[in-house]
Amino acid sequence: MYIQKGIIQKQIEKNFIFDNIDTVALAKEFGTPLYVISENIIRSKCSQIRNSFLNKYPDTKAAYASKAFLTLAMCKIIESEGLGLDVVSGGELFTAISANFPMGKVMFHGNNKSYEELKLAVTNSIGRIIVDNFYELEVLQGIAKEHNKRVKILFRISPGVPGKTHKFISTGQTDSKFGISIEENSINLAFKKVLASPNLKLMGFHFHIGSQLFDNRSYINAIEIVTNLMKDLKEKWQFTTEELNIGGGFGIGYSPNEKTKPISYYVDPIMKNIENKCNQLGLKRPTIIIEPGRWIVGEAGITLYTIGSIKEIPNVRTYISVDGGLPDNPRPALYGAKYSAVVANRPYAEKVHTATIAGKSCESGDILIWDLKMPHVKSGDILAVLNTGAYNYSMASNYNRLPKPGVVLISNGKPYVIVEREKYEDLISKDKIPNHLL
Ligand SMILES: Cc1ncc(COP(=O)(O)O)c(C=O)c1O
Ligand SMILES: N[C@@H](CCCC[NH3+])C(=O)O
Repeated sequence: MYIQKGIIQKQIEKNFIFDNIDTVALAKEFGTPLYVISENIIRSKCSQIRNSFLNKYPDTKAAYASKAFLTLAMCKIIESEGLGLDVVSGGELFTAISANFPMGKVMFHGNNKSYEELKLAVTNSIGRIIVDNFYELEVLQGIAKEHNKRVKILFRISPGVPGKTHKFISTGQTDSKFGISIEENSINLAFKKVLASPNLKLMGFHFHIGSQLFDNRSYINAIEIVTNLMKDLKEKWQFTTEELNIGGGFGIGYSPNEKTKPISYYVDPIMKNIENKCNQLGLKRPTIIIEPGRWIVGEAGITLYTIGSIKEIPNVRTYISVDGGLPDNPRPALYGAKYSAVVANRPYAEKVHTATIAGKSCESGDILIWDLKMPHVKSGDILAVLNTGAYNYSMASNYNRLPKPGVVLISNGKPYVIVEREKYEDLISKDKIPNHLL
């Protein structure tokens, strides 16, 4: 989401308007830092998934990868849009259960699910468990037996296809902690084990190549490999793959020169290749599942900050510090992620210099944006960092004992608090002082 001069010029002459709301008024009413999420943008993304994927191709499913951004309200939006939910922890699962999300539409991922997490999933009759490894297979069989259930599972496999993305968010390569290796011995062992697990029903496979992918080639390479595997397994074990989950990872534009691609850019060639390969190999085309996170929610969010100190080092750099930073958005520090921003109380002021937006935590690496073209700003101005909807709130920490910002959902032009801002009291609410220190 980028502001363009000319569009709704009248409204935006003064302040930056996000989803029909004056962001400066939001900052005043709810304080900063503040996550702002547009229900409208999330719903429009879900509708694009319906139109360009679910309604276009029969026998397909889509689940939202909730690790990108999850709250009770988000569960309700996703449920009403008809999508499923992908969770990766007991905490995400508990959120879905608490929101009464239809459990049959929940898929559980993770490379080291605990006994308790798996039990929570089994006793709540979760739709699918994506089994990542042999240890999990054994634990899950035990739990399913204990509860007298037959649990539907997919095997997560690592297809040996690296994602063209930051090293930390590439997952499809052979050297990965995720998934069962695709080499023959591992797959054979997995089949032997699952066939000896009467309480588990293998439905098919899952792979996830990586996140923030702009190239559809890696999906196609993985499909080539996985359909060949499906053929081998059909011959060797008479196994029919009913479901193939090709993960998420569809990229979004974070800066004006990086455009978000439509969902069709990914799913059209993916579907074409799967259909062709299945025809070629004499296989039934399985149900195809996608699970995007960032693509649904990334552009739906902005973060509002108040500018505080401004430090000019002549001939070196100007640091403009804001009242949040690494604890509410660790992505620039973790992945070198690049964001863009706008001065919300003067969005069209002429950009006259270059400055660096620094966070307030006690780390030199806490820089939200390096070398941003800026108008002159003063302390008290409001800065809106754009496209922060994915992996910001969900990755936030209390580093330096900074309370986490609240989340405001914009719905039909009105703001609703969906997560309250933390207070100092929240920070010490779990602390205990042993008697000898009192
Ligand atoms: C298994 C799995 N599915 C889906 C996703 C969602 O990724 P993204 O938000 O890039 O769509 C991830 C995260 O990378 C993942 O690990
Ligand atoms: N947390 C990552 C993406 C998710 C990776 C999960 N496999 C990011 O902020 O880009």
